[in-house]
Amino acid sequence: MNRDLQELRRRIDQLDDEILRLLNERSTYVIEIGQLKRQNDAGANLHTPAREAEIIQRLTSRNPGPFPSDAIRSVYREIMSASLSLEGPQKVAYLGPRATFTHLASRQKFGESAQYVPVTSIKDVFTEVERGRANFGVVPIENSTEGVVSHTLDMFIDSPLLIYGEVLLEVSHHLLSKSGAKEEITKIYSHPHALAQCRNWLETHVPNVPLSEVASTARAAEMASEDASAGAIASELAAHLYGLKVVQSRIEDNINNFTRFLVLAKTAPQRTGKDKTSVMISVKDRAGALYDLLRPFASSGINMTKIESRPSRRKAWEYIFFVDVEGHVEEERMKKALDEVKSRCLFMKILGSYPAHA
Ligand SMILES: C=C(O[C@@H]1C=C(C(=O)O)C=C[C@H]1O)C(=O)O
Repeated sequence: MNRDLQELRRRIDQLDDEILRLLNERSTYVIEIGQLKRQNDAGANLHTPAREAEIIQRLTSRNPGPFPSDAIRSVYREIMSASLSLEGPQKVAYLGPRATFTHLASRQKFGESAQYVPVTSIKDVFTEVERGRANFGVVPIENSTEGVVSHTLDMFIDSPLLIYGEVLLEVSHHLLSKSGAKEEITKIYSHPHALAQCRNWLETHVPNVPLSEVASTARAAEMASEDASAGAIASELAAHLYGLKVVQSRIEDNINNFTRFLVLAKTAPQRTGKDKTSVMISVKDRAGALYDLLRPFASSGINMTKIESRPSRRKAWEYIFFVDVEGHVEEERMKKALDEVKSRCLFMKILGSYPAHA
C-alpha cells in the first residue's frame, strides 16, 4: 500500500480515537444533566428541543469547513439521540405501521436511538401519551397536496395533551421491488394518496401495469417483499426496512410535496425565541365573529400562519377554529392578545407553544 495513504489512515485512526474519547466524556455530562433534571422534576421530559436547536445552530454557524454544515445537523441528531437514550428509553408512539411517513418524521426528530412504538390510529397515538406509556406521540397534521388531517384536529378538542414540536417532511415516493428490475413488475401496490400523487409517472412509464390500493405505503412494501413480481410505491425507509431495491426514485408528480407532523407530549417544551403557538377557539356562527376574534392578533402585530375551521361536535352552528400564530404564550403581547380573544369567544384552549420548524 502507498506510504502516504497508510500515514493518512493512521492519522484518521488517531483522530477517531480522540472523537470516541470525547463522545464518551460528553455522554457522562448528559447523564449528569439527566439526573439533575429528574431531581428538579421526577416526571420531566428529558428531551429538550430548545437546547438541541441551540447546539446545532452554534456549531453550524462556526463551522469553518470543509466538513458540510448540513451533515453536522444529522451527525449531532444521532449523537444527541444516543446520549438521550442513556438517560432511559425515550418512547415515541407514532401512526404506524413501520416505515410510514409518520415513522420517517419521528426518526427525523428523535434519531435512531429512540424507542419507536407503532400504533394503528391517530387516537391511539394520543392515548399512548396520555396514559404515560410513551413520552411523545407523532401524528400528521397537514399535507401540502391533500390538505388538513381533520382527525388530528378533532382529537385536540378533548385531549389534555400539548403540542411539543412540529416536523416538516418532504414526502417523496419511490417505486420499489425485490429485484429492482422494472420489467419484472406485473402489479403495483400503494396507498391511494401515493398512487394519486404519482399518477403521471405511472401512466407514462408503466401504463399497462395494474395498480392496487392498500392501507398504507408500508403495507405495500411488505407485500412487495413477499412477491417478486410486485412493485410498491413507498418511502426510502420502507425500502430499507423491507429489504427492497429502488426501481425508480422520486416519482411524485409534484416535487414540492410536504407533510407537517406534530409532536405531542404531556408537558410544554422550553421557549426558544423562535416559537409558534397553536390555539383552538370556538365561536357562535354570527356575522363578524371571526373578524372579532382575529383582530387582537392583528392589532398586537402577531403574524398568523394558519387557520382551519371545523364544525364543533358539541352543538350545531358552533364552529371551532384552529389558529397558529408566531410567538410564545409567555410573551406579553401574546398574553394580551389571547386574553382579548378569550373574552370574545365561547371557549379557548391553548394547544401549546413550541419551537417553529427550522
Ligand atoms: C444534556 C441535555 O439533555 C438532552 C441531551 C442533549 C445533548 O446531548 O446535548 C441536549 C438536549 C437534551 O435533549 C440538556 O438538556 O442539556
